Amino acid sequence: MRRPIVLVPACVNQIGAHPYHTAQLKYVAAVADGAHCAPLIIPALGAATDIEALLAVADGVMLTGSPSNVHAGLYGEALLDPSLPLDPARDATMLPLIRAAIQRGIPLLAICRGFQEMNVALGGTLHQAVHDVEGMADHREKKEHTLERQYAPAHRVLLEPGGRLAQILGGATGIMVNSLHGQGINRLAPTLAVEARADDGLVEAYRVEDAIGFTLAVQWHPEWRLSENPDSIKLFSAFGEACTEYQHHR
Ligand SMILES: N[C@@H](CCC(=O)NCCCC(=O)O)C(=O)O
Repeated sequence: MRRPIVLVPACVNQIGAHPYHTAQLKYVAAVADGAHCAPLIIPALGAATDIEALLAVADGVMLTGSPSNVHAGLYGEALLDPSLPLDPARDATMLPLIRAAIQRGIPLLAICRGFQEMNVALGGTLHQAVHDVEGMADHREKKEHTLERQYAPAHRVLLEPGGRLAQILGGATGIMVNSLHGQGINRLAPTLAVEARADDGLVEAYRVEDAIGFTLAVQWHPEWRLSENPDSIKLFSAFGEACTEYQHHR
């Protein structure tokens, strides 16, 4: 039996004189080693994407983090800081693909930017600068720190009792997570249910309520040093099992 195929979005990044489609190694490796699936990187072709062709081979979708932000125009706001990176090609590719994947019941795991873009795809909005919102903590990493420190556990999240995530994590009530984001959920999309919150109230994890398939989105980075974190291993294993299940019953 072949491994389940998991789509992983590419970002558009300028390298030297040319734009490239890129996917960060740690996400691709987490699909292979944590979920035991076959990662398939999909280009950010925007409106030229053949969503049906991609979903016809997909047993899962994993939405990655990225330094780029979802364009605020997609949730009806003006850009507060136009100097921050954007990726309109990824937005145009992934927002429709997310909606189509959920409709088909294809298992979906979303991380950081992916968590934010899924909320926008389903009608939610974002805080463009969480740290500037009254009462909210600063969820950004310190750029001057080593990567090791940037991705180290930074704050606690409290899990929704009886939720999908709490269940995957063996009934845990709270876990420590890393934190590397300037944006965050403002208004949660109507079809989403909160799975975890930070102490300042920011939504840190959600699922699609009444989804046919597995859906889980987290604001933190479980793909970082996956094999050293028992919570991340459980999360990726649960996603991989859902992809295997989908593959068997597709
Ligand atoms: N740009 C958004 C999303 C943040 C995000 O995904 N950061 C991860 C970047 C590096 C990585 O992939 O590990 C925001 O700032 O909120």
